[in-house]
Amino acid sequence: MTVGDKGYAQRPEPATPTEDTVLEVDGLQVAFPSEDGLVRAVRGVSYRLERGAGLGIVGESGSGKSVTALAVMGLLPAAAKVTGSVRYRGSELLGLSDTRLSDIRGSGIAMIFQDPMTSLNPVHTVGAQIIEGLLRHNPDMSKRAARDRAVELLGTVGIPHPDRRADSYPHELSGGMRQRVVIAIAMANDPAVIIADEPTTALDVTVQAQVLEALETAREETGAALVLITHDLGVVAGHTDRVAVMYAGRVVESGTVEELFYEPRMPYTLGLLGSMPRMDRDDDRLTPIAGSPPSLLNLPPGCPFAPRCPMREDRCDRDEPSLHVVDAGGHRSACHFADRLVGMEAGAVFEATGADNESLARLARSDSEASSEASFEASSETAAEATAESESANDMNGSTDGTYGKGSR
Ligand SMILES: Nc1ncnc2c1ncn2[C@@H]1O[C@H](COP(=O)(O)OP(=O)(O)OP(=O)(O)O)[C@@H](O)[C@H]1O
Repeated sequence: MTVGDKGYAQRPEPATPTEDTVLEVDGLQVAFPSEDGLVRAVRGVSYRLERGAGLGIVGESGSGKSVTALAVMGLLPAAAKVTGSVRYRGSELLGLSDTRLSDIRGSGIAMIFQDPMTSLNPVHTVGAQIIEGLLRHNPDMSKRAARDRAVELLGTVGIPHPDRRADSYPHELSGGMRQRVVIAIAMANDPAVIIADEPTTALDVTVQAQVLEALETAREETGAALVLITHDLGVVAGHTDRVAVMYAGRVVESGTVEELFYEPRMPYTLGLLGSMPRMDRDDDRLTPIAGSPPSLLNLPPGCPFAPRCPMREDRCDRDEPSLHVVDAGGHRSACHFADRLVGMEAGAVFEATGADNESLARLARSDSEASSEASFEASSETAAEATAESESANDMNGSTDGTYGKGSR
């Protein structure tokens, strides 16, 4: 799959809500009290989704992706302190009763977790579980029609022999098939928004492709907006229109898929790009970002990425940059020096995240002497071999390899 396939990479976020806006998250903050103080897991996340739009939320482990999703769904533990605003079709969700929220979860907003068994009932057949969803939303539907539709939905998400599979229990299916059943159940509920939290992380690459295809089908057939949460930028390349990159509880860059891949304006995004497999380089070296994200307890002032950033200057240790618009299309970056990345060719950017860091180091020195050495260290590691379950031989075939290439633009 490549960036720009199916024309997805072209849809910027509208400046103001429209009649198609289904979800608005505004200044969302989540903190968890702990013995050592407040863990500030989400620090002011905002995004807006229109019907049918696809937003990828990307970041390393612990950056606040899941907590943001759980806050939207009203699924956080009672001790969590949640502020800001989450509006579904214009109505505020924060503070709603559990009953009302549960209604919205059942219909308006569907959530797909990494482990499909979180959502499936082990003692009912998968067909029965889809039928239940259908009848809940279509009380006048006959049982026969519901069964036919359930089988059709299983076929739509790529389950082979759907008529037979409808009578299977979840434990009789592979992990990839179970995840596709969860997607079929989400489709039966006809949601306006599907939030998928690392839906393919536990699956091998071929099976990942099948599940992503099924999600795409669900998005196309229901017109739902999709929030795809992943630590893997490659996954969002072919499956969303926009991307929000999260770091230390905040969005640090957002824009269309093309903007993020070809005109990144935040060194952290460059680091993520450098640490994924690419089709535009001859070797298969990956360049992991040196260091690790900061603790969310007592975050020091300044940019939380500064200790790992090759462009760090004194100012970065003092002021945390706001997420500001860096070009007319709504592309945003939370880097004081976002402008220094303007006009860099993708190749140069990628080089910058490569072995010697010369390009980024030069950028950092363009106004003054660099205050620290570049920290994207080289590595000769190759992409980890995907391991996991093996899908049944007659299962649907996928083709996404999770890489992207400049030539697709
Ligand atoms: N119930 C909780 N109580 C206290 N801290 C929590 C709780 N849930 C999450 N956190 C903390 O919030 C921060 C953000 O976690 P979150 O799960 O959103 O990260 P993530 O980006 O989704 O990472 P991953 O990909 O590993 O799931 C982490 O520091 C995590 O330890």
